[in-house]
Amino acid sequence: MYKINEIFETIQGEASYTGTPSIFVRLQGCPVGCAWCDTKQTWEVNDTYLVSLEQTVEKKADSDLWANASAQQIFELFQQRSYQAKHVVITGGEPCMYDLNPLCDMLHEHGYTTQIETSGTFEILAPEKTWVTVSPKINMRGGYEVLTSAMQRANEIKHPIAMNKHVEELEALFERTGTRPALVYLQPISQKAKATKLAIEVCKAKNWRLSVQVHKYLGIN
Ligand SMILES: C[S@@+](CC[C@H](N)C(=O)[O-])C[C@H]1O[C@@H](n2cnc3c(N)ncnc32)[C@H](O)[C@@H]1O
Ligand SMILES: Nc1nc2[nH]cc(C(=O)O)c2c(=O)[nH]1
Ligand code: SF4
Ligand SMILES: [Mg+2]
Repeated sequence: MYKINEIFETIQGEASYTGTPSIFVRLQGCPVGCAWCDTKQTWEVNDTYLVSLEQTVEKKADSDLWANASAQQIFELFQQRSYQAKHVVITGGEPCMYDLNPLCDMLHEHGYTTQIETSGTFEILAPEKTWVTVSPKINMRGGYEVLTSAMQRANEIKHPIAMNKHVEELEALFERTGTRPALVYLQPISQKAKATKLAIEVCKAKNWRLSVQVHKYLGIN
């Protein structure tokens, strides 16, 4: 069973798949605690907020209501909702708290491509063909070995930044883990003008890429 915070269809707004029609499956629970996290409603798994699956999909506003669902029930929901997108983004919360193999395998069998958004603080349990976006949470829980294997597995790195310190931390992480990912995205934290300016400058200097959370500029989910 997966704990579902919400399921909705939209346009992927971040990194390589930006612009791709996507079904988002947002899982409940994250112990990492990033101060600037934009999905704090997913942090706690509180039994008093357990509801039916129908009540968690297509929420009008962020909430910490969640529901249990199997891989099969998630797929059936896609059909009930007549979703057209063929790309599924599994995010959270921290999706790698769950074994994502059953969900991704089932989606692949039905012709979907899959992507996971993870902090690299838990072992990644997903098929080889799943696109893995690692947004490494430096100095957070999980430990060095887990983070190193996440960095090695990553198809792209997406790093939220607001200060030069965040860029230095990312460079230090590449050194420490012996990884040099080909696709590195800097994502300005909360669309702040200063953070965006910094990200643009650093991307130019290092030949990295900019990811600007397009959905937030558009006012969509
Ligand atoms: C909400 S997280 C969920 C997945 C996973 N826990 C993770 O951190 O990758 C999805 C993405 O949003 C990024 N993010 C969260 N809050 C943000 C903010 N205020 N500004 C920019 N990016 C943010 C995260 O770093 C991550 O890349
Ligand atoms: N449109 C859209 N794109 C996204 N890319 C990553 C998201 C996330 O919250 O993980 C996200 C999201 O919440 N909405
Ligand atoms: S790891 Fe992801 S979901 Fe968890 S607090 Fe950090 S940004 Fe938010
Ligand atoms: Mg988001």
